[in-house]
Amino acid sequence: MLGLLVVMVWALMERYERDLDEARDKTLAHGELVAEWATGAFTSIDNTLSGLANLFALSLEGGDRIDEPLVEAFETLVSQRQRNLPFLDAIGIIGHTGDTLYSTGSPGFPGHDAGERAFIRDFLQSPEAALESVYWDPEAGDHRMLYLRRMFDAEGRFTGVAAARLDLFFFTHALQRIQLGAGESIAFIDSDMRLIARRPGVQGMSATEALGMTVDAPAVAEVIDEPNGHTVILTSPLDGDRRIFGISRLEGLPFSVIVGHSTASVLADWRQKVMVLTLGWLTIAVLGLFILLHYLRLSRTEADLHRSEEQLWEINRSLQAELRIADMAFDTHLGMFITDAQGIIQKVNRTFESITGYGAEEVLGRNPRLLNSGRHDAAFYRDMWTTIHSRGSWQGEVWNRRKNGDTYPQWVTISAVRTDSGETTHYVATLSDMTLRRAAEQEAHRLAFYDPLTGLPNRRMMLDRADQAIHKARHSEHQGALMFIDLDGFKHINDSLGHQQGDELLQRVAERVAEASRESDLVARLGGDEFAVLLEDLGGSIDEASKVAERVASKLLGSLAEPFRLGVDRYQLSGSIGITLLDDGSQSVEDCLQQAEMAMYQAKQAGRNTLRFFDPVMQAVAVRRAMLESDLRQAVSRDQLRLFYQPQVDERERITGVEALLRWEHPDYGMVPPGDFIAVAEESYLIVTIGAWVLETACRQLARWSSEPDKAGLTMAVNISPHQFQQPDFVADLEAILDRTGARPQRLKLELTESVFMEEPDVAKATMNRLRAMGIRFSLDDFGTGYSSLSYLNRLPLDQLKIDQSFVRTLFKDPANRVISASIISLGSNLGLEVIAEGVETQAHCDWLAEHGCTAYQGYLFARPLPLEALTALLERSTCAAGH
Ligand SMILES: Nc1nc2c(ncn2[C@@H]2O[C@@H]3COP(=O)(O)O[C@H]4[C@@H](O)[C@H](n5cnc6c(=O)[nH]c(N)nc65)O[C@@H]4COP(=O)(O)O[C@H]3[C@H]2O)c(=O)[nH]1
Repeated sequence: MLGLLVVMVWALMERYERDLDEARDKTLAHGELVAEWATGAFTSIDNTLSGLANLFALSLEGGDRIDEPLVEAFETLVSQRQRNLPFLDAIGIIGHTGDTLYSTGSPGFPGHDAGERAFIRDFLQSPEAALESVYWDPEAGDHRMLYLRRMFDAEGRFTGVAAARLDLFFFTHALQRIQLGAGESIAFIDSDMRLIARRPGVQGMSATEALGMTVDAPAVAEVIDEPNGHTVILTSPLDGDRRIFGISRLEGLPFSVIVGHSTASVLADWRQKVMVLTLGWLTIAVLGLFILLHYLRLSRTEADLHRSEEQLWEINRSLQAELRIADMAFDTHLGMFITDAQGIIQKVNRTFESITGYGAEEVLGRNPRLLNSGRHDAAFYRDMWTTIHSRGSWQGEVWNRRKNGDTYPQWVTISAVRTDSGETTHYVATLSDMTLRRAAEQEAHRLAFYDPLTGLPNRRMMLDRADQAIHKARHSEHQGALMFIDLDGFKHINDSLGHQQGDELLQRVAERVAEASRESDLVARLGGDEFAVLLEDLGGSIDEASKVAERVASKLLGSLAEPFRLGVDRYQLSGSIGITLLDDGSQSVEDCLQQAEMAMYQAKQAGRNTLRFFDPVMQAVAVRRAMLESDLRQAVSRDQLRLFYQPQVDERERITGVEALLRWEHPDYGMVPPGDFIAVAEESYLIVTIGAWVLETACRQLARWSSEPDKAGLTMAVNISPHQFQQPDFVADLEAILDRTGARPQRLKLELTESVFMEEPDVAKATMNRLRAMGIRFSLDDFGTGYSSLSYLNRLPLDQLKIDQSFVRTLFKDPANRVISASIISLGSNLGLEVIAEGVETQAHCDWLAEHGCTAYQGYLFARPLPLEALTALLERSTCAAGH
């Protein structure tokens, strides 16, 4: 549009200039035409005057006398000329003296007034041939023009002046005959810018008034005397119109013709064009603008549309995403269903189907009531709906029924979907099947509070319950009791059987303990072979409570003493039970458990398979036991250990050797038997150091005896604890001891228990073989109390079986012991092993054993374990089979 405007402006400017140029040319041409006519008119006057002058000169008869006939002719000519030249107002002849010789005009013409006279006098003085002037004629009351021409005679002598007075209206009339277009003007002015004629007339003035007026137009005045035509554009001082004026000078005359073309009419076309073009441009501009606006609007709309489209797309995308999320959320591990406001199921998810067993098609359009299990009453559902209506949602546990009829607990949340105005449109319900959760909770609970092997409550649960019971006992009259049960000999069996069977045995034990207990009692497995039973509501008095507790414990002992069957094998077990009463509830649960445990130890010490009530004395024993351990740590370094020796005899009661038995000479407690500290030493692994000391001491003694002929054949049996035997350096250490002491390994007899072979039989066997290679002998101690597997007896480098003193001592009290003892003797003889019986206290024992083939004995019947001095004395007086 701007380009078009530039082109248009350029074209219009060009057109403007052209139109003006054309108008200039036209005004000039027009002016020149008029100037030509005017010049012609003046030429006629000049001709006329010169004709008259010549004729007049002829008419003068020498001097100033006028020849009449010529005067007639002259007058005829004058009147003829006046007829032909209507503007010729008057003609006069002035003699060279200045007198008027002839005049057709008013008297005195020419020169009757001062103006004329001055003009004529100036002319006479000047060299000009002709002269004209415009002046005001007061008589005529208008402007006149005086035209003067010199006259000469035939000889060329100046004869006078011919004068013609012109009526300037002539020009006005002449101009009136010229057709003027609109806005055109035409005027005559003289060289003094006096107006001689003008068409159209001057506004507000008569033609007479206008004549002779000076035109105030400096631009014109500047060029008026120029011989060539000029054009100027200015606003006419006469009528105020703006025109292009063409100024054409009349040749040889002091007049100019000024033709004016109003710029309005000259540029009318141009203006029209401007208008048309402007209109056109405006139209185009408006149209363009409209189109542009339209285009912009379209673009904007398009952009808006695009934006909207993008927004829509974005919304659509996020809606899709939301839908996907909603779908995913809907397809969650929670069962979900949506109902309308009337509670009719509209949608369910897959989890709903899997939880309830109903397919979507079976429930859509139905009421969730079909899930009701019947476990909740109407009030439950009423409360639920009241909450939903008031709070917008409800959650809680609901028992529902699956399609297959199973009822199950589930956690249900129901939320009302409401519009902004609060109108409920839907309900959304989520169901989470709590069956698995319950199971998981139960499992976690089971793991936390139950023993995985036996299924019995574990120590933690027992402590919890006991704690509650203690509180209860504190606030009620009813007593409670806690029983601590430890199986006798289980460790041995477990070691012999292997852990799997040991576990099975524990399960059986657990069943027995549970069966022997009352429904209301809590039976727990504390760990290992330890069980506990919590008894509550045992009555108001301690006596009564003790009785009931004792009855239950006795029943338990009886039950445990029954043989256990594992596959085809039978096993005999027993239990030691410690009981403590919760009496006034002042004790903590830990204290109670500790008391029961102590009581259990008391039971153990009382020979096992029995029960004991907690007694404060036990407490002291336990304290002593703890102190023992700490003292025992220093026993070796403080030289408090001693070796006693108990003789071993043959069938002729000759001493064949001794068993080294450890004693601890405690500064406070005196001589402490190994039964009191060996277990502590084993538990604390002090037995390894102590055992080494025993071996070294025994070997030294053995070496001493070897130099005494009557004792050189004595054997030295040394108890080796399993921990000690399993030390990796055991063989090397023993070898070093033998080297150091100089003892003969053939005289050394290591007493091992069966448990040594249980854990790693091959390693034990290899160790034994290495020792055997050195000449050391082996005796299997406590034989008969453990598993006594025959399979290893002939695979191991054993020399001797030792019947445990528990069988021997009670040989005549329990026939089973006799059977066992006899079996061992026969087994030994079958395997080529020597059998020694320990615990031989009476001659009857000895005889019975001898009768059954036993050839070696140890026991109080022959000697108690003795300090070296006593042993030496005994050896001195006894027959020593090992002598010589
Ligand atoms: N009632 C009665 N008892 C008899 C009779 N004859 C022997 N005894 C006792 O029976 C135990 C035999 O030792 P053990 O079976 O190896 O049993 C030993 C042994 O297992 C262990 N022990 C003793 N000394 C050591 C040792 O130096 N090292 C290791 N590791 N254990 C040892 O301590 C246990 C007990 O030793 P002690 O108290 O000395 O008890 C000894 C002995 O005094 C009898 O006729 N009647």
